[in-house]
Amino acid sequence: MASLTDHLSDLVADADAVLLFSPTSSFHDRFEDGDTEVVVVAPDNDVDAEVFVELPLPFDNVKDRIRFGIEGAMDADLVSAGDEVVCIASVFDGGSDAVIRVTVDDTVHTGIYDLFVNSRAEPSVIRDVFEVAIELGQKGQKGKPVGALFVVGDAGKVMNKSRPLSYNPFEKSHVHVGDPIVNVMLKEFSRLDGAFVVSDSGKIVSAYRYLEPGAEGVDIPKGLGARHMSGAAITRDTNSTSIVLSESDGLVRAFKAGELVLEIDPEEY
Ligand SMILES: Nc1ncnc2c1ncn2[C@@H]1O[C@H](COP(=O)(O)OP(=O)(O)OP(=O)(O)O)[C@@H](O)[C@H]1O
Ligand SMILES: [Mn+2]
Repeated sequence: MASLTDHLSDLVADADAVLLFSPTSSFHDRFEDGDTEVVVVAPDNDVDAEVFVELPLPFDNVKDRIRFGIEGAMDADLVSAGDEVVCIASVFDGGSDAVIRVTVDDTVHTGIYDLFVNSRAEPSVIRDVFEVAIELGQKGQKGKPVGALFVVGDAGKVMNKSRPLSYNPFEKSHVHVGDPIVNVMLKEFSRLDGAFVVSDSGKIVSAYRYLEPGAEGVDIPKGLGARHMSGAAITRDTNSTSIVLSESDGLVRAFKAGELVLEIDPEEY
């Protein structure tokens, strides 16, 4: 078994930080007196960790979980590019069963952590809308590229700063993003003009909205058109987050407080 133990010590050698993902108290206690920095990454700080990074969602996918943990730790200046971190996580249900070594680099830092944690809408709602946008970007609508604009959170104010382009197919319905049927509907309606408005809790308030925010002084990258400009500007006038899929370059972008906070190529996601 010597080679196994050797491999394990290689994995943890010279680590700059240890990230414990949702550890039990007793497991966390074992790290108390070590000399490597210990960061607990979990939905809640149940273990009273000194250094804690909130995981906005449990994330079944371990790679996503680790990516979010590292990005959250970067946002809190706990780790930075070039650091070697050791992540201890649970992949199956049996407690901390995995050790994963990661070299932190700037490409891990997409802005998505901030988007999930610091938006007014619930993190799961942001995730669900984000996933619809990514899927639409990957598959398009019947093979053709489509664009889409989702304005998430602070829906009352967003409705006040916009007007209908046509009848609202979601008028009397009580449907929520994340529901598979609804995701199909959103993709179907993405051919239509205007924006989707989604509430903090994920209710689809409207499709076909023409946004009329004040766009003066909104500074977004040159080359982006009216969809992106209105999507960005509405997040300055209201407490919403916009998630925009571009029909012309295929990228998914997010805007908060009038600024671009995330840019992702769906093909690479
Ligand atoms: N103020 C607005 N509110 C809601 N939707 C809008 C608004 N302005 C434009 N759109 C939508 O965006 C679509 C594309 O517009 P435009 O090409 O100017 O945007 P863009 O930022 O270049 O987006 P893309 O990269 O997808 O082309 C329009 O057909 C319309 O559906
Ligand atoms: Mn365009």
